[in-house]
Formats: sequence, structure tokens, C-alpha cells
Amino acid sequence: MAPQRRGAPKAPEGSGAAERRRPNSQAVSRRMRCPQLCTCSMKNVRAPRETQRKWLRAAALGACAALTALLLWGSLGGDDGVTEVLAHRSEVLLGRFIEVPCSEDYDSHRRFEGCSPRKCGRGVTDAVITRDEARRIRSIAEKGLSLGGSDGGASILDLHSGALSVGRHFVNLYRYFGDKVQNIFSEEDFQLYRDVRQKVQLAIAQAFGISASSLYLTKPTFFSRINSTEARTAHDEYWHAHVDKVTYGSFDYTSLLYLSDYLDDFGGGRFMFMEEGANKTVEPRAGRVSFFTSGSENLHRVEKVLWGTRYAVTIAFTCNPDHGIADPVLT
Ligand SMILES: O=C(O)CCC(=O)C(=O)O
Ligand SMILES: [Fe+2]
Repeated sequence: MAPQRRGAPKAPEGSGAAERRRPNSQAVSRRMRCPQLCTCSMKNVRAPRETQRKWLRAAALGACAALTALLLWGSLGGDDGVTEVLAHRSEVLLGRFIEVPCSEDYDSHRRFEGCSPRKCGRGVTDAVITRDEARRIRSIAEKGLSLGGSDGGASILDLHSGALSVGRHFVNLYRYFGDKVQNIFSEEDFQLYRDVRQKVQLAIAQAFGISASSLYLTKPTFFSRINSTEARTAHDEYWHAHVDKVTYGSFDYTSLLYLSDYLDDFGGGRFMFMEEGANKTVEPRAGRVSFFTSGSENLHRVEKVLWGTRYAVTIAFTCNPDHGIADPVLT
């Protein structure tokens, strides 16, 4: 990118060009002082200046190339170009909460006082679930998903309904594997899942100033495993922007517990709140809980995973007891 020129170029003081346009005092007086040395000393002065100019040109080209690369990188990785990091992968957040005005999405649903969002926003915390709990929860997902897995890049395991991605479809884990499920998962696995759900529920209630007992777990609540394999069906297309309340209906509060680390376990796959001006990204980190009100004040998407494998659990809550579901039990 060449700088725009306006008017005649101005030769810098002491440059060869300035000297050429100025057969005047300094040059004349130098010639007068050393007539025999003149030609050779001017050459000596010009040579380093040529080199200097070459270097300047090279530096300017280099700077342009770097800027172009930066812009390209921004446009590829940065979605619409501008993003701000709400939660960086390497920070350990005790709790970050950003309030945003509630959308009108809740008005068309039955309201539950003391639960239905009046205060909307989004929060991220690394202090609710330990990395060890995340590692153990992830091993539940790994065990379950090792029994199936989508042909495309996105697989799910829902311990509540039993839904498991297999090829281009879903099977019911409990029906398909029957009693063998007890050889796959342990009672401790299910207990851990319930404990984690409970801790996340408390964190959400606290952040939004509501009672935890007014929240009910709702469906779908599920594990996701995403890799860079090309999508085969619409179920694999996880990257579209969406509003959870519109997509899932019963959701009032969405939470995501991340089970792997952005840039260590996978690339791409950042979570993004879509906003005019600048999108806000949450970089997944094992044990990180991201939660938000489910209306269109929190339109979001997940970037395509470019390499590696990304694990997460979507845990959703509703204020409507009719839409509540029970914790899974190992029967
Ligand atoms: O995995 C994520 O980060 C987000 C998933 C999501 O948006 C959803 O399950 O609705
Ligand atoms: Fe979502």
C-alpha cells in the first residue's frame, strides 16, 4: 500500500535530490574547498544514500505486506472483522458479568415472576467448575461418543433423552445398548454430572439475582464434540448464528461448560456473541462456564473448528416447570 502523494515531492534536507536541485551555497563551498576531491567524495555520499533509499523501500514494502497479512488474518479469523475478547483462553476468571438490555422475546412466553429474565446479560466464570471436574466430565463424553459419532464434524450425546449421533442419524443410547450402558458409565459419572449441573444452576441464579429453585433443567441438555470434518447433514452445521430461545423454545438461561482448551486442543471454535460494532468472543477453556439469557439479546454462533477436537456441554434452564426435565439416572 503506497502512501498517497499530494503536490510535488519534497526532497528531504541533505538528500541527493536536494543537493541536485540546489547547486548553491553548501555544494559550491565544498567544491571550492577541495576541488580535486569533489567528484569522488560526492560519489561516496551518494552510494550510502542509494542503499538507504533501497532499505527504506524494502521496509515500506515489508510494512505493507505485514498490514495486508494482518487484515487478511482479521477477516478470516475475526468473522465480520471486528471482535473483542470477552474471555481470553489464558485468563482465569473469578467471574465476569456484562448486563445487556433484554429483548422482547420473553414477552411472547408465559412469565414466571422471580425467574423470567428482567435482568439480561452474559457471564463467564472459571471458578465454578475445576479443571479436574472438567476432565472427568469430558471422559463421560468421550466414553459415550466412542459408541457412535457423526459422519460430519459435530456429534452429540444427550444423557437425558439418550440421543447419540451415529453416522448421519441419532440412536437412543439406552434402547440401543440396553443394560450394557451400565458397563459404559458408572454411578459416579452420573453423580458428577448432577453435581456440575447444580453448581452451574447456582452460579446462574446468583448472577441474575433469582432463586436457584425457580430454575428447571430443560432439554436439550447435551455434550457436543466438534472436529474439522466436513458437515454431512444439517445437524453438523453448528456454526450458524442463532437465538437459543427461538431455536429451542423452552430455554430462558443457557450455559456452556467447556471441556477442552482453545488453541491447545483445537483451533477455531471460539464462541461469539454477535453484535453491531464488535462481536464478543469467549475462548473455550476446560472448566470455563459461559452463561447468558437465551433471548435475542444474546444472538451467538460458534466459529468453525479448524483442527483438533472441541468438547462442551450445553446445559439449559427454563423458568417453566412444565418444560423441566429430570437429571439422568443410571438404571
Ligand atoms: O458450544 C458452544 O459454544 C455453543 C453451543 C450453542 O450455541 C448451543 O448449543 O446452542
Ligand atoms: Fe446456542
